[in-house]
Amino acid sequence: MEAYAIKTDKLTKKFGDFTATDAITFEVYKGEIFGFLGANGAGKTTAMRMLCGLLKPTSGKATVAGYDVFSQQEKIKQSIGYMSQRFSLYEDLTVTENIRFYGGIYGLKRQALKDASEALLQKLELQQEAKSLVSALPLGWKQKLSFSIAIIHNPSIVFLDEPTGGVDPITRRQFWDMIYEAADRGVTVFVTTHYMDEAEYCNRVSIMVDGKIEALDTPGNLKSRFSVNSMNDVFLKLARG
Ligand SMILES: Nc1ncnc2c1ncn2[C@@H]1O[C@H](COP(=O)(O)OP(=O)(O)OP(=O)(O)O)[C@@H](O)[C@H]1O
Repeated sequence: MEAYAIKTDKLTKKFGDFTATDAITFEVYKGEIFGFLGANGAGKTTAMRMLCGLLKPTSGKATVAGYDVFSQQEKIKQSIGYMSQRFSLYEDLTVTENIRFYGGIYGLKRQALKDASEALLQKLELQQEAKSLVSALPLGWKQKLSFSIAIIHNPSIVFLDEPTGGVDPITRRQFWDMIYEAADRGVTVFVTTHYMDEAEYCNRVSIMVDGKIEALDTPGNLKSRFSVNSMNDVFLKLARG
């Protein structure tokens, strides 16, 4: 059986003459928490959109959940969950309505959706808020809800694009407990973040600079390679030259 959830070979995206993602080659193991780091504009979102089947690459190769990013984009979309930076819950719908809406889009049938919805509310202890508008929830709760919805259809891979922006460290830590739980169940987690404490929580991280992957290893190995004590210092050495 294929050991990789994601495999790329010189994957490239050009916008006109500008190369946003420049021949990136890497693999992500099944069940791994893989951190995808880089400064603003390094090309992370572009790469992630190609891997999610949302943007056609210019050249190179990649498979996600065993499906080809050029020819099997619909299959990829059915196999993954995706949580964007501005997680796309509808503020003017209730918690339950959001769960039903996205569960429906992800293809859950009526009973499966009802069961998944109840389980989700119970797990997040949001039963009291089931009929509240999402706009009334604190940011941290919205993020947890958004993540739970992104995996409601049991995808094999979930893509998280800066999922914890703007919340306090305790809420971020709770969010990461949810990520670990998903990974323990075998879900592969592909996550971009600007928080270097979160990079330490990943099994392996890659660091992108100007469209290229400049380093890829475990946080421990990267720190020893650069003779520094934190991922923050690794990042500064690489991303800031
Ligand atoms: N549709 C587009 N047309 C032209 N240039 C684009 C397009 N999308 C992205 N870019 C450019 O590609 C580069 C990489 O952008 P991308 O959004 O992938 O970076 P990023 O690493 O995700 O940054 P951030 O951390 O700010 O989200 C940037 O210079 C951006 O301006």
